[in-house]
Amino acid sequence: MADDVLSCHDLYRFFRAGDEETLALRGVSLSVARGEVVAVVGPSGSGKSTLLYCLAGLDEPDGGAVTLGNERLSHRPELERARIRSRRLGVVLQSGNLLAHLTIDANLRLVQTGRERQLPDQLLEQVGLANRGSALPRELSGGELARAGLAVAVSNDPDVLLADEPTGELDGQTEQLVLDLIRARARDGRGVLLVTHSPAVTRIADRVITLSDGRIAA
Ligand SMILES: Nc1ncnc2c1ncn2[C@@H]1O[C@H](COP(=O)(O)OP(=O)(O)OP(=O)(O)O)[C@@H](O)[C@H]1O
Repeated sequence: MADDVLSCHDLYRFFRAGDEETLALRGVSLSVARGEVVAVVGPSGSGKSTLLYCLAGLDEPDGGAVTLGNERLSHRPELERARIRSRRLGVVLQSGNLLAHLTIDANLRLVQTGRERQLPDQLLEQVGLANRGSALPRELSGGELARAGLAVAVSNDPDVLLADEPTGELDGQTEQLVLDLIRARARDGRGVLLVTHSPAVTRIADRVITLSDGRIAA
């Protein structure tokens, strides 16, 4: 559809480890429209992270295609994918998206290549981390790190926000702050796709997609 900011068609992803072959994605098609929050849920091992990595251009599907707006992301050299990602995508991974030797402010400035820049101070205030810009990632708690990661992911005002368990380590109040920020992205006409096990996160979604054994469950 014209209003889709992110879509994928018939995604397949195989992994081979020794004699063992895993079909992690078996023909997944989905789309996220402007203004929409989509949550992807499913049991452990159902393919959620594999899907997120393919949608983010951090992994290449073995079959099918990923499209961002009118631009194909998949089946391109890694450098081109990185360029498209920096323009159009914000990604929050469980493994973190901050460089360890840079302060939070420097991490924010590093990724700010877009025209619609927000000041690091404003971004940090939105995620409840005012005055922590001069801290190094190792000086933040797990919950603070998750919020700093979100600030970095949205700092370029991307069309699409992709997040793996965005509220994984947060207490109730901070979780609400993060969920409000995520909803606000959609209200501003961006698209959001979240991978989660949390009922609090699925409650803010407009649509919930369940993965089962690499497929979208009916
Ligand atoms: N790099 C890899 N090499 C081999 N197998 C992999 C690799 N990455 C994922 N897999 C396998 O692909 C399947 C899907 O894994 P994935 O991490 O996408 O599941 P998930 O739904 O995100 O699980 P969880 O909720 O536990 O994070 C699993 O069987 C997993 O073991």
